[in-house]
Amino acid sequence: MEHLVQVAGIIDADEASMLCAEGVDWLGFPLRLPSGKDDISEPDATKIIADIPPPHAGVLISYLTDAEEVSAFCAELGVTAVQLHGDVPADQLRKLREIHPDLYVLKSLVVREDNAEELLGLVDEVADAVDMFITDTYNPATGGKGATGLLHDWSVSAELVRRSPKPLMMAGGLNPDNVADAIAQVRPAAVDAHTGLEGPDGRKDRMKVRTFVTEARRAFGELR
Ligand SMILES: O=C(O)c1ccccc1N[C@@H]1O[C@H](COP(=O)(O)O)[C@@H](O)[C@H]1O
Repeated sequence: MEHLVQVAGIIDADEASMLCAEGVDWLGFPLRLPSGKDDISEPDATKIIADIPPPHAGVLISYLTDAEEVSAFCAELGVTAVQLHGDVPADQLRKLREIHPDLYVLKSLVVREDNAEELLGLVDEVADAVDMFITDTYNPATGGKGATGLLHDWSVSAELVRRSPKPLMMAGGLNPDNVADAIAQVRPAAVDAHTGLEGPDGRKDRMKVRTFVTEARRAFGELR
């Protein structure tokens, strides 16, 4: 899985078709968020996911930590990939692999001011049980771990890319203006954005998405 572009926070079917038409590979659906305020209902997400034309694909984004629950929810939604954004114990990641071996698992690495060593340790500990890692940025003001719109220290992401035997998707504050620099500096296998692609109405802005995809593809193409 190399050089993928993901966009997270799908709101409805129109947004999903626009993202596919603009060349986004994976569409992220954050569901069962701890806030209880999902942007889309589970039945609506299930229908949209069923209608996504391959090779585009829907990805569940979740804070669930129990392997059985993750597996059952993915089956219910009809997704073949899940982004686990919470503190999932290593034994649950291994169990998920056992009970749902064909599920593609992305594990988040949420970058804070001072946790680079901890994240490098996590990569060593669970790389065998996941298919890809995804960086994100912690917001110390709100405690937010996802869709914070904040950048983090890219030297940490670059170190994680070098350390990980599995591909790494880069996320956290990416937008059309910085995605090419991020790819050149960090050399990730994939990129992902949410808030940096929204317009003032909170929906994905088609021109921002188009520029993001174009810039990402150009920068991936320039990696030697
Ligand atoms: O997209 C969301 O709403 C979301 C909710 C909860 C956890 C993760 C979420 N998405 C992830 O947020 C980052 C990127 O966000 P941004 O570009 O900084 O706004 C990425 O990992 C999304 O997959």
